Amino acid sequence: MFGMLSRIYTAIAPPTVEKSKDGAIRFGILGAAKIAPMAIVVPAKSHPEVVVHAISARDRGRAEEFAKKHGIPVVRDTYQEILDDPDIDAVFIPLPNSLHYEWAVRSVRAGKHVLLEKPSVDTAAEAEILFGLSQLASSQPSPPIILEAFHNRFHPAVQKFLSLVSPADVAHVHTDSMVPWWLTARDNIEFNYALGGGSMMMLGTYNFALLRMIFAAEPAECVSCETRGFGDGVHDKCDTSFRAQFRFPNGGTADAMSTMRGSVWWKPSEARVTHREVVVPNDGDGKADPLHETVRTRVVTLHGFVQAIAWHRIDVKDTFVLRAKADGRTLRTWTEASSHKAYTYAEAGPEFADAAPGEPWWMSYRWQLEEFVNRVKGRPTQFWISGEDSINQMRMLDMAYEKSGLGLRPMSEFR
Ligand SMILES: NC(=O)C1=CN([C@@H]2O[C@H](COP(=O)(O)OP(=O)(O)OC[C@H]3O[C@@H](n4cnc5c(N)ncnc54)[C@H](OP(=O)(O)O)[C@@H]3O)[C@@H](O)[C@H]2O)C=CC1
Ligand SMILES: O=C1OC[C@@H](O)[C@H](O)[C@H]1O
Repeated sequence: MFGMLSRIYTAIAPPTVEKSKDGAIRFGILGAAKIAPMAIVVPAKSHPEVVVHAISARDRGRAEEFAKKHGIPVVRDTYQEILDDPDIDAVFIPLPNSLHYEWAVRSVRAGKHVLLEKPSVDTAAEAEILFGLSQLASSQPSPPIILEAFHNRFHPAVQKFLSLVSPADVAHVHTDSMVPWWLTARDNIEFNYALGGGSMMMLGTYNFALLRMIFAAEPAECVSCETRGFGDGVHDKCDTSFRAQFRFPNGGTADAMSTMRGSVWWKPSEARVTHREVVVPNDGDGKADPLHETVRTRVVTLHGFVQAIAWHRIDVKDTFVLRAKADGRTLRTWTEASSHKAYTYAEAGPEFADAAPGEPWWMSYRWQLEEFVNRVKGRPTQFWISGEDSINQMRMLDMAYEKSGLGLRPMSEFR
């Protein structure tokens, strides 16, 4: 318990490091959003190559207040002024989802690197345009870097979990995530259709991304999608919770459920992967055994796939059956169970030796920033989310919204 509290405390109030004199990337933030401190301001404190240089908000007073509280030296009157500022190298975009497209396109056109909040945009059609912008092409002299800020995908716990999964053999996956009701007011951007709201957009997108990584494939079909809303005649196109089922190309199935109006206590998100039976080498002396075979069914569960820093656990349960090849008779069954945690890549295991050393108190946002900076600096990255990945992610969201009957989120009119 003390370890957990100390880790969370240091994550929120990390040691501040000295900044690189000439090599630091100067960030501007578009909007004094609630997520901005956790996603960029705090992680930047412990990164020697990141400086949060400027902020703008629709209301200057709000931006000034934010700047004062977080020690940001420059306040601009508009988002565009941040893009026009030659002192800014990169922008963080924590705007409502419906504004991601416009401001990401404007930022890329202005030559800025972009850390773009999830979901990247409102629809797959927007994602195709954004990530296909000619300015991003690798043939350009120094194309800007753009990353959908799927922070949890950079955390060692998620990567460790994936290393225990065999995508081709996945038979079924269950995922759930929740936010307690007292964290989300009815008039928040989460439930505003015009602003790209909905529980699948805001929270379910984590479940969907994990499913895509677990199967290492795109879903073939959204089989069903049931949603719930306030039912007040105002927020009717926004889901407050959902349950969707998908079918993947290997024949495996998956369900995803989230609620943004959950019970009072936080329940860590959960992903439970059930594999098909696979033949494994026989137990014992390793000699070939013509008469028997051993099969294994593996269930891997990750508790805490959204916010692994707070707490997570990876459970592996292998059920083995030794049977006679001649008639399939079961001769023996046994199980082996283990639990793992990975707050750093060193803890995740030797297969992650090339990943950044990091610190156990690094939040997923800090792991994400590490790789973002590596990309901007032209250094190799261990983990990344390509534009194509973000497009496919939006296709999955579109698929589910269409199946639900709520329809796609609105397209931006910006061109
Ligand atoms: N990575 C994560 O863990 C999380 C990510 N998110 C994502 O971050 C983004 C922002 O979420 P969150 O911080 O919760 O939201 P907020 O409502 O706190 O912030 C949104 C910001 O958008 C600006 N804005 C511009 N136009 C509008 C408008 N028409 N209506 C409302 N706001 C407007 C506001 O900036 P201004 O200051 O200029 O008024 C506001 O600060 C979303 O894309 C969301 O999915 C959200 C929570 C967690
Ligand atoms: O990214 C997110 O994670 C946690 C939720 O509270 C939030 O609304 C969502 O956007």
